Formats: sequence, structure tokens, C-alpha cells
Amino acid sequence: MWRVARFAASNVRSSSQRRLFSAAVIPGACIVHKRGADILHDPWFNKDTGFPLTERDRLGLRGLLPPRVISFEQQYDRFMESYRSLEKNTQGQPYSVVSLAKWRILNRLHDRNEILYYRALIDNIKDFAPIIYTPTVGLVCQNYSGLFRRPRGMYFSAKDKGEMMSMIYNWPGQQVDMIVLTDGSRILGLGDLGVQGIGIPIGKLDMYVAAAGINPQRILPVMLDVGTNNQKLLEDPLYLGLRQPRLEGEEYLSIVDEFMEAVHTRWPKAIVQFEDFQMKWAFETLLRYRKRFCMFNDDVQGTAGVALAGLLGTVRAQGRPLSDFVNQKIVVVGAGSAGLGVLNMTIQALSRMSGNNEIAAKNQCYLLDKDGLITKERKNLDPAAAPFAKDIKDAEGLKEGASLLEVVKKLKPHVLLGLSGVGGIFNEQVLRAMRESDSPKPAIFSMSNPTMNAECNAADAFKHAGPNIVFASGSPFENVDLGNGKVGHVNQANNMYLFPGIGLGTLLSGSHFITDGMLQAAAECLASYMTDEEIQKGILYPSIDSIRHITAEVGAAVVRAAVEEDLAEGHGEVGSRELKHMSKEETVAYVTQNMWFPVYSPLVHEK
Ligand SMILES: NC(=O)C1=CN([C@@H]2O[C@H](COP(=O)(O)OP(=O)(O)OC[C@H]3O[C@@H](n4cnc5c(N)ncnc54)[C@H](O)[C@@H]3O)[C@@H](O)[C@H]2O)C=CC1
Ligand SMILES: CC(=O)C(=O)O
Ligand SMILES: [Mg+2]
Repeated sequence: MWRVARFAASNVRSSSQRRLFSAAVIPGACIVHKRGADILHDPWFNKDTGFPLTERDRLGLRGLLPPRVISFEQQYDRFMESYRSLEKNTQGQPYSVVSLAKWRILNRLHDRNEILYYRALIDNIKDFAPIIYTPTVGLVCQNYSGLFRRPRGMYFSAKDKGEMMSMIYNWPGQQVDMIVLTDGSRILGLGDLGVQGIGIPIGKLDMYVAAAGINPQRILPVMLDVGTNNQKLLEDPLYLGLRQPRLEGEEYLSIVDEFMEAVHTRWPKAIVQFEDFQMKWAFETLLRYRKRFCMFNDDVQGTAGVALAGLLGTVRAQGRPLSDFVNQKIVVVGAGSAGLGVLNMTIQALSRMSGNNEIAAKNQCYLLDKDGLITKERKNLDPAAAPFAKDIKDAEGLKEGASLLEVVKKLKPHVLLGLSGVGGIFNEQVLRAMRESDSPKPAIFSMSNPTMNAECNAADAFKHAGPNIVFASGSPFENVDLGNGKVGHVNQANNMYLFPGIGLGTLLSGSHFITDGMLQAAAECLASYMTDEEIQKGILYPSIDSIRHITAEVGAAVVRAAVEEDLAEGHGEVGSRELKHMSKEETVAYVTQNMWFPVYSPLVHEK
């Protein structure tokens, strides 16, 4: 096992500080149970030409590598040079060609040498996150059959019913801390991609390693293949998943049940993040498992916290006190797992701030789906959306099913937040209507992924809704040049700012459950992270460059919430008593010190 890497300081925000920070890592020895070529073919242990001569002798590697030993720094520079020349050589080519070429070069390194891969990822997170995460990961999932070279993670299919308890022991890692699980039924805004959705757990877990310092030997991406209803995939001769329609009802749940039991039998403390499940199963599984296992749903709960932090930021951006949040009119477009999760957490926060007045809180919020404004008059109203359906008498004269444009024109909302998965629905007319918003700095959150599915792009938002808006998107866009030296700041409102800290904080607290209190603490931590000066410039979230720092803070907030709720049993040598006595700063230091960092450790062979 890797010894935990130790960091010198916890308060690191600039890139020069980060470099110092990484230089202070002390590598521990690592036990390996294999020798010779088996080591070179194992990306967990392989150092390529970086094996020192003594290690080559000890591990039976002499003669299997060219004689010259190359330092880690040289290997790193060599990789970055080839990445930069790929960038240069593909300039001007279509987005899909360039980004898939970048993904391939990163993926090859991932498959060969994980230490070098994760170091490159951490040091270049701003450049590489859009490749290994949204938006390119969406393209990768769509093209998975053609891109597939080597398996990564585990695949449990409907055909494995009754076998999962033994299958779970096929995983080579002794300990697993973090699992990201999908059934591929709603991959970003791209719909049902069946087994091809495995790219999402892989990308999310890469973010866990990069942002939270979860040891990559202790992560497990999982695909639960219960079939697909995507006809194109079913007819594709190269499709790698089960060629059958999706299981439904009890049959479906029995597969998820069996998986959850198997995982927690082998690794009772593993945390399972449910990701990109279609809405009905997202809610059903959350309800079914959250009091039995350590799990959460990222799309429902992680997204909600990030959106709430952003909404509170928009109040500060208007120069108003946070208490003014209760006066904001918020329109949420998309009544799926993400939209309802956001609305639920927002109403809870509004309600708390207005003296537990849930009715007043609900009055501030409007919800639309593909059929327009959702009111209590809706026929076949989805039970999940029912608590947020407008009473027609409170709908400001708007009718059931009113269009987005009608709603925006009538309400003049402070916030327009999209989680519909439909690209371009914040069209020119809708954005122009936002110019009449009651807010001096109207907020437009175009949170759907990947880029093509964003409700609007950044340039259109500033062009049509005006330079005063506060803008956030789920996938990254460049800042917008507004002329006269002014910049329209683009925020990335993505659950990546919270899920790594939720997972890490839960792990280090030793809590068996992830409660609303822990999630709320995570959201509040993110909300209070930015300074007033940054917020005034329209910057609502930290730069992705400081994702490790924000994750340490969020992780610590989650640990402290678990302690407060008496759920924290501790982790490793740190028990519940020690956690209870830690100050806020000590908790941040504890979390930071437990972040893994990629450095070559001496390998020691053991039979
Ligand atoms: N930025 C972030 O961190 C996150 C972004 N998302 C994105 O949110 C999107 C939706 O995800 P889910 O809620 O899980 O999907 P979902 O499929 O459960 O819900 C989509 C909702 O949008 C509605 N809709 C469809 N067409 C519409 C239209 N023309 N006008 C208004 N509403 C319309 C549907 O009726 C449905 O209520 C995806 O693109 C996903 O990538 C999801 C989670 C996190
Ligand atoms: C970011 C994310 O979780 C999604 O788009 O589904
Ligand atoms: Mg997701």
C-alpha cells in the first residue's frame, strides 16, 4: 500500500505555492507482489525508464528496459512536450478531432504509468479537466466502442445475477475507498449510452484523485449494465454492452441491491457515488440506500450544493446582504434529477432564512420542464415534481405550461437556471428578456453538459442579456471580451467543486452515512469561499487551479458536520475523540495531510 503523502502547508492557492507544496512530499515505500515484466505492465507500479538501477536488480527488471535511467522530471517534461506538440499539430482541426486526440494521449499514459499521469493531471488541471471530464468525456462515451483498448474498472451486468459476491473479489486492489457507479441511463445531456457510460465514473474518479487526493489504488469505477433502450446502440455490431432492453422494476432493483451488498461485504467502508442515473432510479436508489449504506447521488445532491453556493454568490454580487436571498425570484428550467435536487436544497435554504416559512420559500421559485411551467393543474404531474408545482393563484397570471419566454417576460426573474440537457433553449429572445430582470446583475446559469447541451453559450449570454449579468455554465467556456478592457467572467457551475470534498470528508470522518447536514456544510463552505472583491467581479467559484485547496476546505467542513452529528468514527489512526477536539484549522490540516500525491515510491517486493 502507498504510504500517505504528507504536505507542508494547507493554505495553498497560487501555482508557485502549489509547486513548493508538491516538492515537500516524502515518498514512503510501496509493497509489490509481482516482479519483472509484470511490474512494467502494471500502471499502478510502472515507472517506465524511471526505475533506478538498484530497483531494477531487486525486482528482476535488469535487461527489460533501456540502460539509461530517466528522472521523473525528465519523463514529465517529455510527456508535456509531446502533448504540446500534439496541440500545435492539430491546431485548426475540428473540436472532436483535437479533443479525442488529446484524450488518447492522456489515456495511453493513464494505462501505462499512473503516477506520471496523475502528476500531469494535477499540475495541468485547468487544461486537462476538459479532456478527462466534461465536455470531452461525453464524446468519449459516445465513441466508446471504437476507442476501447483496455478495460478500466468493473462491469456488472444483468447476466451476472447471483455471481456478484464472488465477482467483487476479482478486483485486484485490497482496499477500495471510493466507487463511482453508473447504469449509463442518462450520461450528461446525451441520454442512454448503455455500457459506454463507463467513461463517466472513470472521469469522476480521476477528479477524485486530482482534487481530493484519493489514492488511485483505492478507487473503482463501476458500470452496472442492465441493457439499453438506445436503439442505435442495440443495432451497432461493435456495441460492447448487453444487447437487450433495460431491466425495469424489481428486476432492476434486485441487480443494484446485489451489487451494493457485494461491495459492502468486501469493503464495508467504501463510499458509493451514484452518477448519471435516469431520474426515477436516481431518486429511488437514493431513498432506498442512503440510510443503509455510505452513498450519495452526485447529480441530485452534489449539483444542488454547487448551484446553491452560486445562487448565494449572485446575491452578494448584487451588493446585497445574504438575507436578501429570500427576495430573489428563481426560475429553474429542467425538472429532472438535477433540477429537482437544486430546487429542493434552494427551498430548504430559503425556508431557513425566512424563519422556516416553506410556503414563502416556494413562492420565490418557478419550475419548468419540456411542457413549460409546472403548475398543480398539470395532468399526470410527476410525483417528484409535485412539491414544486405552482398553485395557479400564485403564478402571477401565468398559465399551466406557459413557455419559458412567457415566464421570463412576466416574472423578470433574478436567476434563470438551466438543467434541461437541451442545448440553446436560452435563445436570443429569452436572453433579451432577461435584460428586464428585477436584478441589477441578473444571473444566467446554463448548467447542462456537455458544451453542445448548454442552454446557451457564454458569448450569447453577455451579448443578448447584457454585460451586467453573472454567468455560469456546467462545461467550461472562455471568458468573454466585452470591449473597453472589460471582461465577462465565466464561472463553471459544476458539481466537481463539491463531490471530491464530500467523498474525502466522509471517508476521513469515518461516518457510515452522508447526511443532509454534511451536504449542507459542504455547500456553505463553497458559498463562503470567495472574497467580496472576487464576487464583485462576477467570480462565484474558485479557479479549477485551486481545486485541491477548495476540496480540503469542503472535506474539512464535511468532517466537522459529521462530528457535530455524532457520526464521525474516525479514520486510520485518528479516532472519534481526536476528531472532536480538532479546531477548524486542524481539521483542514488533517484532511490535507491525508491527500495522496503522485511521486515515485521505492518498490519493495514481497511474495
Ligand atoms: N453542471 C452540473 O454540475 C450538472 C449538470 N447536469 C446536467 O443537467 C442536465 C439534466 O440532467 P438531469 O436532471 O439528470 O436530466 P433529466 O433527464 O432527469 O431531466 C431533464 C429535464 O429537462 C426537461 N426538459 C427537456 N426539454 C426541455 C425543454 N425544452 N424546456 C424545458 N425543460 C426541458 C425534462 O422535462 C426533464 O424534466 C444534463 O445535461 C446534465 O449534464 C446534471 C448534473 C450536474
Ligand atoms: C456534471 C454532471 O454530473 C453531469 O452533467 O451529469
Ligand atoms: Mg452527473
